[in-house]
Amino acid sequence: MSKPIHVTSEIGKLKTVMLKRPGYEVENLTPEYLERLLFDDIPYLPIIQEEHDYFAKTLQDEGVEVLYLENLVAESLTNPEVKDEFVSRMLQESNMTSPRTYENLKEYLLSFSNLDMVNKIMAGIRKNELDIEKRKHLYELMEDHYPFYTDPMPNLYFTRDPAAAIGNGLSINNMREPARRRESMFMEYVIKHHPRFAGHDIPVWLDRNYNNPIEGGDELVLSEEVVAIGVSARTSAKAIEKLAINLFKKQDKVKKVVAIEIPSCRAFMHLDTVFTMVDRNSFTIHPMIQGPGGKMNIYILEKGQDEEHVTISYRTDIQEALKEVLNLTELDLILCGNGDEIAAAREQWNDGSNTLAIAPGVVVTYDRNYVSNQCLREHGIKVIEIKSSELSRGRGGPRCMSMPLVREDI
Ligand SMILES: NC(=O)NCCC[C@H](N)C(=O)O
Repeated sequence: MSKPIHVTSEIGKLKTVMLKRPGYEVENLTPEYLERLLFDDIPYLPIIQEEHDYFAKTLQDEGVEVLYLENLVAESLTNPEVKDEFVSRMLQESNMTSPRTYENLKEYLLSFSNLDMVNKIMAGIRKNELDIEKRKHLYELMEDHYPFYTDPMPNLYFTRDPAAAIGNGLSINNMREPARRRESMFMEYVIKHHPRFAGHDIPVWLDRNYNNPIEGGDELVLSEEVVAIGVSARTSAKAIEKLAINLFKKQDKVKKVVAIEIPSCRAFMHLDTVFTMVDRNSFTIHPMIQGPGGKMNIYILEKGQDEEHVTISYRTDIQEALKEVLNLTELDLILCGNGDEIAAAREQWNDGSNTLAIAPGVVVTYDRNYVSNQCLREHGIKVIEIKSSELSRGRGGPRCMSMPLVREDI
C-alpha cells in the first residue's frame, strides 16, 4: 500500500498537494486588525478565489492531485465524539473560557453540517451571529468594541506553514504568531481521523505541543538525507535542534539538518521567502540574506554520540555548504530580481524567490515577478506563471500556498 505522505525532496515530481481555497475568513479582515492577522491589505474575495482556482487548475493540468484542507477536515469528523472533541478544543484554543459562551458557541457550531462548521470555524464567529438573548456577558453585547468571538484565520491558504512533510511523516508545528496557532490543529485531526491517512500510523517528528516555534515555510527537504531549516522570525534554533534529534532517532534516512540563519524581519519571515530549490543543483536566493562578502551563519547538525545530542559544525558560504551536503560539484544560485537592488527588493516583497517546484527544473511562480521569472528562464528553468494580484496581499507565494503530500523520488 503506498504511503499517504511521501516527500524526499523539494523538486521530485509533485503527485499530491494540499491547498486551502481562500474563504470568508478573508471577508473578516478589517484595517484595524490587519497587522495582528498578518496581512498588509484586504484581498477582494471573488478575485482571490479566482486566482486560487487558477493556481489549483494549473497544478491539476500538470497531473497533480489537489486536495483541499477544508474538505479533509470535514471528512475527518464523521464520528460524533471526534467532532465534539474537535469543537471543544478549537473553542478552548480560541480562548472561549466563559462556560456560558463556550456552551452557546459549541451548540451553534454543532448545528452546522461538517463542512459548513469547518468553514465557519475558519472564517471566525462574529458576536452578532448569536441570538441577543444568549449574550449575557458585557463583552458579548459590545459588538463595536471587538466584533468576534473567535478570530478569523485568513492565513490558512498558506498551507505550507502549519505542518511539513518530511519523508513519510510530518512536523505538526507550534506556530510563532498567535494569529496562526490554531491552524496546525486541523492537520492533527486529518492524519488521525481521515480515511486516507488514519491507520497508516503516520510518524509525527515534532508535534504542536513542543514549546518552541517552528513553521513549514522554514522547512525545506533538500534530499532524502538532508533537510534545510531557516532560523528566522518564525522558527527557533531550539525547535530545529529538537526536530533534528527526533529525525536522527526515529527516521534512519535523514543524516543532516542544515540550519540557515536569515534576518528576522517581516519581508523575510520564512526561509522559503528568500530561498527555494528549483532543480537538482539550482536554487533561487534573495541577495539581501547574504552579509558582507556573501557570508551567512550556517550550521550543519548531525547525529551525536548519543540519541539525545547532535554534533554541530559551522559554515559561512551557502554555495559551498549546499555543494558539500548534496554531494554536488556545481551549484547555481539564481538571484531574485536578477540581482538588481530595486527589482530584487520589489519582487521579493511579492515572493519572487518563493517558487513551487512541480518537477526538477519546473516551477510555478507569480506572474508579477517578471524580472525574476525571466532570470529563472535564462538559467534553464521552466517557469509556469499564475495570477497574483490578490493572492500576494497575504505575503506568501506558490510554495507558501501549497503543502506537498506526495512527490516522486528523484
Ligand atoms: N511560507 C510562507 O512564507 N508563508 C507565508 C505566510 C504569510 C502569512 N501572512 C504570515 O505572515 O504568516
